[in-house]
Amino acid sequence: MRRNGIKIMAELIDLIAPLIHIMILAIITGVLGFLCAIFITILGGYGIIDFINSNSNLKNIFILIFIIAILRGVFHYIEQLSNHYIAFKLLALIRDKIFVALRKLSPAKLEGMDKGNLIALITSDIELLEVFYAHTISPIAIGILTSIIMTIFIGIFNIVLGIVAFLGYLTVGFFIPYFSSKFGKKYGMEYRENFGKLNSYFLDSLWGIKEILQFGCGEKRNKEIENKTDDLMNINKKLKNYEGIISGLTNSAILIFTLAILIISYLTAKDGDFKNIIIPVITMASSFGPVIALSNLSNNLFFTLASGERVLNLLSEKPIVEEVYNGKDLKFEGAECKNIYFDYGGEEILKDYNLNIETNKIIGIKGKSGSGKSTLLKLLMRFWDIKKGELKISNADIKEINTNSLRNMESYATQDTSIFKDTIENNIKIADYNATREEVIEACKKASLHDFIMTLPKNYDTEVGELGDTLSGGEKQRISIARSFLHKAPFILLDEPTSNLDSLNEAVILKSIKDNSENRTIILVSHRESTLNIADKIYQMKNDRAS
Ligand SMILES: Nc1ncnc2c1ncn2[C@@H]1O[C@H](COP(=O)(O)OP(=O)(O)OP(=O)(O)O)[C@@H](O)[C@H]1O
Repeated sequence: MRRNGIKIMAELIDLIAPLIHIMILAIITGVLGFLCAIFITILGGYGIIDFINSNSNLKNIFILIFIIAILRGVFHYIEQLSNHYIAFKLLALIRDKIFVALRKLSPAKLEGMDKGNLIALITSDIELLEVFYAHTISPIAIGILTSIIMTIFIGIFNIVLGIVAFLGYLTVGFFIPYFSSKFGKKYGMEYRENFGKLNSYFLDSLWGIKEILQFGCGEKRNKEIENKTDDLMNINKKLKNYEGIISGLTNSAILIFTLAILIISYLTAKDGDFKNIIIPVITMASSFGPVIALSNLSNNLFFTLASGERVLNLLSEKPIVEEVYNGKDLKFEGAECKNIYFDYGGEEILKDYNLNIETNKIIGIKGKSGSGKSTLLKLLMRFWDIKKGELKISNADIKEINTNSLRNMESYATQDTSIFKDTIENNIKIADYNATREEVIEACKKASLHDFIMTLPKNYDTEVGELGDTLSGGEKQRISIARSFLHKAPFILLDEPTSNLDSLNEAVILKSIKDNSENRTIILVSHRESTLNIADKIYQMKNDRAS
């Protein structure tokens, strides 16, 4: 969904509500800080006039400037502190929201999502929002308030000067950034998206480095990375071009308006009073600071708004499968698929499919590759919802069962297990965080994993590399099976649990599965006859689609 800049800002500002009091403090101290900076120059002007007129106020003016200079520092410090406090608190909150959103979207919506882009979003996009919260919102309020105060101050000398000053602030702080951001936003979004794509491609290349080396396509991928970097550079060039134009326009506007004040005050100063000429000019020239901050802000705003939009888009993404909180908590008493239809958005995978899953049985499922065996397990886990028909667990529609209750009664081991960068013990304990070391060991013995773990340098406390890089396919698979044993769920879904195992390990695991099948219902998806041998019943996938 595309939003305009104002809508993005409004949605991002909405998140500040709990920290509004700190935002007000940041704005007040920001305005006071700028007023101090402006009045130091104005007092300097009064000092010069005083000097020319040989008055004796110079000492008092210097003392005042000194006090204001110190106050300027204090106010600026409080403003920055408050803004950054807000920014970092909100970034933590947004990260939290993103992880909640990702959890809700997974696994169905994340299956096809570009992971590199997602990583760019979680890391750099959220980080860029710091600019928005710490350096965008309060500067806007500070710019508006300071400009109003200075318009009144200049207006006291002469109403026409006040109007000209106001138009000057409006031009530099609003018109120029507003119109330029309209052009730049498109490139901002393009930059963020291309940045995400480059991340993706890089990540993909890292993950597939073995294949790239084996098939000698390193050169080609290098070229592609170069092309993507060039694309990014070209967009950046366009953005920098805009920045240059905005900066030039801003500086010209400041000079034109200051010159206008000089001419008008010269023409209108009563009795040619030097003070009425010099002070408005000094005030005008020294008071553009807050609005220049707004103008500079529009340069970063291209990126910030684009990042904000990407973050908001993810937060508002609707999950394919809604979690159930106010449904039924049930004990597992069998499952049934009745005239089920399912597709992933294209070709039909399951068509009028029926299966009765009796309790305390091992049910084998076989069928051609791509016939929908894994899909059936995903539907039973409610990772996806069926399109038509009835999918019942314990005689209740699966959509009426609380997601937590469903996850507790099911244990699912897939062909490609995720291994976390943690100890072997903690990797297995994700199935049950409260399990004791003894229970973990017992599960590992059943999964034919214990002997292997005992050969590792720190046994169960050995760290496994990122994505389980340091483990073989068979070892990862046995970790997945150990998790299933530890989970102690009554309904176990095993998707090709032995595909990476040698016949010795396969035999040990199958025996463990059989020995532990009492009071459990197990669905065993496999191509291997030797694995399916332990099943009480074997079903052939009805719609034998060949992939
Ligand atoms: N997330 C997805 N989005 C789109 N299509 C998908 C998705 N997951 C699987 N498919 C497609 O659905 C079909 C069935 O896949 P599934 O993994 O269920 O088959 P399978 O019988 O388990 O195959 P195999 O024995 O090779 O593991 C395949 O054609 C696959 O490409």
